[in-house]
Amino acid sequence: MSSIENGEELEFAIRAAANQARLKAGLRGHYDVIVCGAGASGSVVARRLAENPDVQVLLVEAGGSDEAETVLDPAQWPLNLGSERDWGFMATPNPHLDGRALPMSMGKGLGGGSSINVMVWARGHRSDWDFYASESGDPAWGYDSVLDIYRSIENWQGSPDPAYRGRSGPVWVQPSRDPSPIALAMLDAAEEIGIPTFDHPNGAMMEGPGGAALTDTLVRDGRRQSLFRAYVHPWMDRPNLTVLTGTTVRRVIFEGRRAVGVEIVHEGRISTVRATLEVVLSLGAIHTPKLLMHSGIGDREELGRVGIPVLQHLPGVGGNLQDHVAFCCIWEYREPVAPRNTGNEATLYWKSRPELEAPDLLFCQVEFPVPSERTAARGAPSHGWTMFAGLARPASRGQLRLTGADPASEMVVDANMMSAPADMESALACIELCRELGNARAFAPLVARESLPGPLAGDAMKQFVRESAVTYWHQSCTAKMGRDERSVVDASLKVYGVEGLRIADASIMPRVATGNTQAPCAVIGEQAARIIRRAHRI
Ligand SMILES: Cc1cc2nc3c(=O)[nH]c(=O)nc-3n(C[C@H](O)[C@H](O)[C@H](O)COP(=O)(O)OP(=O)(O)OC[C@H]3O[C@@H](n4cnc5c(N)ncnc54)[C@H](O)[C@@H]3O)c2cc1C
Repeated sequence: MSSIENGEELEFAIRAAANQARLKAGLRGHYDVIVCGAGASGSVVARRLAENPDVQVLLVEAGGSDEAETVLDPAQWPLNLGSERDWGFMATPNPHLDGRALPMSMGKGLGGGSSINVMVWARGHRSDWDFYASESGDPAWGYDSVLDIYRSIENWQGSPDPAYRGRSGPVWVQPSRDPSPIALAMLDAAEEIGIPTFDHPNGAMMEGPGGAALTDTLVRDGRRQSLFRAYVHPWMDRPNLTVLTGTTVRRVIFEGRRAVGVEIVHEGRISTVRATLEVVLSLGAIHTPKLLMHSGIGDREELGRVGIPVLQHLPGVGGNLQDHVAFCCIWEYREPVAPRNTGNEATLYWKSRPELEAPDLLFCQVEFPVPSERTAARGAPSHGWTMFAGLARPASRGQLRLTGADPASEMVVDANMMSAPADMESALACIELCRELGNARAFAPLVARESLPGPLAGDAMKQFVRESAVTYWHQSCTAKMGRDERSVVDASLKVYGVEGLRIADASIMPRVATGNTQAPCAVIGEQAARIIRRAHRI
């Protein structure tokens, strides 16, 4: 970066900090729209609404700033796990995983998940979006419409492909630069076993049976470009966008059936802020349903169990919890190969059975060993690479439950992974494909041996599945969009049965998207902002 750019950036940082300090000092009692949660989707909603200078937007975030090397240096992402930037959810012990309780990290702080994640940009499959359109009954959620949104939000840095990729949007997307030889070996291995490779993973590859490509990442000039950085950061000097960190939303306040504001904990005190137009929940797939329930919206029996008065019976709140489960297969290097960029530079999608309409397996290569706490004991190497071999279309569904009426109480996260028998069949196919890939000739110059799982058969491989399973951190679908009795929001993301309340985050996915989830969350944010602007002519 030139010294002029450096100087401009410094000047902007000073101006933005002064503006935000002034806005916080003069915190208003009401805003036009209150966006709760500055994560992947909330950042998009807040920025798009604040583009209208006449609209006063309050963006409330429980966590803190994203100014930290562990956030901004792409290689340091693993250091955020278990830190103060992680909500640190734990799933309940799972009998389908041999009693293991999995950590379920989610981002806490500006950018939410997009500030601690692995920076992969993956759009989802054509069939995901067409499914969302059919579930919601609105073609605006269909693939063709969403493709336009993706083109408009990307600032794509790879070879031009105007049918799929845009170049003038806020989200800087680049292919992995100067990738590790192990990532290139993965593409060669894919071709060797008959899986096609693509110039990039976010176009034709996600319209058919799948394929392999170098990963697209949200990294610019060697720094993480979270969705907060892409959308809100450049707007921090605007007088109509207040970004309030260290502030926890406790519940939505209603007058009758209309959401009129939120109750927050700010500087240790409980207070309320009113919204003249709308409240938007973007707290992620665990805290959005939690907040709904603490505000009286949820399953009548579940609320009654802990003594929360029911405002609106919606039995689907907190149900339908989905996530991608991954099984970590590991190969030992002949000679250590240092990870490059984000340490995850190649990706692959494929089908476990030829008759499927879309890929149901998702593979991300990680350039260091990542055993589970159980499989580490089986002998993971000190130098090696891992395939995060995962189920892109899991059949299992989890459930969130309340532990008390107090908004400060924690949720029970019953992730229930691998409970559906079909998932074990897919997992075995997934690991088989993973081993075929990892043991292909293309890896031979770099790899000494397969460390995990090795050639296990029958029950032994099923036990490996149970011991190696981890989350891909794609928690979603707990306040799904749709039209059945388990749906929580309609096609316009409005919560059923009340007014003035919408949800914009991973909770609304009717089914988890086929790939990594932050790009779909950006689209959900864009859709929400468009809908709100249209609804209020703002
Ligand atoms: C370790 C990790 C790695 C991942 N890797 C990838 C990847 O490489 N690519 C990818 O596409 N996806 C990845 N994901 C998933 C992706 O980041 C998430 O799907 C995405 O961030 C979800 O967006 P969201 O808007 O639903 O919620 P979030 O981004 O989680 O945002 C929710 C926000 O709300 C805030 N909040 C919650 N409760 C409250 C409250 N009561 N009051 C105020 N604020 C609150 C949170 O602090 C957070 O900032 C990863 C996630 C993790 C955790």
